[in-house]
Amino acid sequence: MDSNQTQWASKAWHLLSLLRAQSPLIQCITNFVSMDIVANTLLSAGASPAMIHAVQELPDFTPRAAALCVNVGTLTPSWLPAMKAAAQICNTLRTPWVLDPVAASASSFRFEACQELLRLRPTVVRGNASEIIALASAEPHANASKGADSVHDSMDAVEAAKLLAQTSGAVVAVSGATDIVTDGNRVVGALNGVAMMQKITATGCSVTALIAAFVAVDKSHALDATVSALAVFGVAGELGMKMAKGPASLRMHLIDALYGLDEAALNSHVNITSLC
Ligand SMILES: Nc1ncnc2c1ncn2[C@@H]1O[C@H](COP(=O)(O)OP(=O)(O)OP(=O)(O)O)[C@@H](O)[C@H]1O
Ligand SMILES: Cc1ncsc1CCO
Ligand SMILES: [Mg+2]
Repeated sequence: MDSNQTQWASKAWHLLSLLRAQSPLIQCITNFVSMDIVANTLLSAGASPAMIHAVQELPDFTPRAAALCVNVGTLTPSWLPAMKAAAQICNTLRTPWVLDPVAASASSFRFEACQELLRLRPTVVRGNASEIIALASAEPHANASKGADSVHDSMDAVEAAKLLAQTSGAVVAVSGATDIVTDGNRVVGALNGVAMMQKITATGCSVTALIAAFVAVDKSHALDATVSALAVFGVAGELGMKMAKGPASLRMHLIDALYGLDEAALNSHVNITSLC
């Protein structure tokens, strides 16, 4: 193992240990499909999730959160004001917040909502390749996706991710066979994970929430925290896959593996590489 890999593995372990020690409160305004797996992912990693989205509750609650995760998966007009208000509270308090632009190109309404949220300067944006390609382009339907699923490889989205990072000021992560993370300058790839993770709904939503938890414990290094979260989730997928018979049992074993992850497993599995 080269020294770079050793450093990444030790960074990922350090952040996971901090997360377990601090158990940061993560507010999630997320879609109906994902609520259960997102909350269970955060709990198994050591964070404390709360799915709170009524606009009336935000002034009391959002200031208590260590990070916010906003996910537009089942967006309706009534949810958007809460997403924006929570993001604004986070910005005022310098609390990190993370955006998951699910199916960004599905409709003009959703595309415009994502652009409005981007203008509120998320700390991190994590999407699949089709979502990031769509967001980086000017037109909502210029680059189709298949609803919530990607029709592109993550490596096809490297330039779009860099552009989106430069225009939005966010760290941008593209999930896929190689998870790509960029701040518009550095580009890092995390190669952990198994293809079967795509066959469980909302694993992408879950890793976005996990990124929020990692950024909560290392606010000043959002890129490193994002890479670490993606690698940790991917390693949990690899370990879980050893016991799984298909997507349903992988869902269970991935959550168990995340809960039980130790330093030795990260040292032997973390696979992160600099792409430029
Ligand atoms: N081909 C692959 N090989 C290994 N891991 C993968 C592969 N494709 C996706 N993953 C992993 O699966 C997880 C979910 O990524 P995916 O790109 O499927 O998200 P998504 O499309 O946003 O999912 P959802 O919208 O259902 O939440 C990530 O942790 C990613 O690294
Ligand atoms: C399937 C699906 N549809 C809207 S949100 C969601 C969960 C994965 O993003
Ligand atoms: Mg998604």
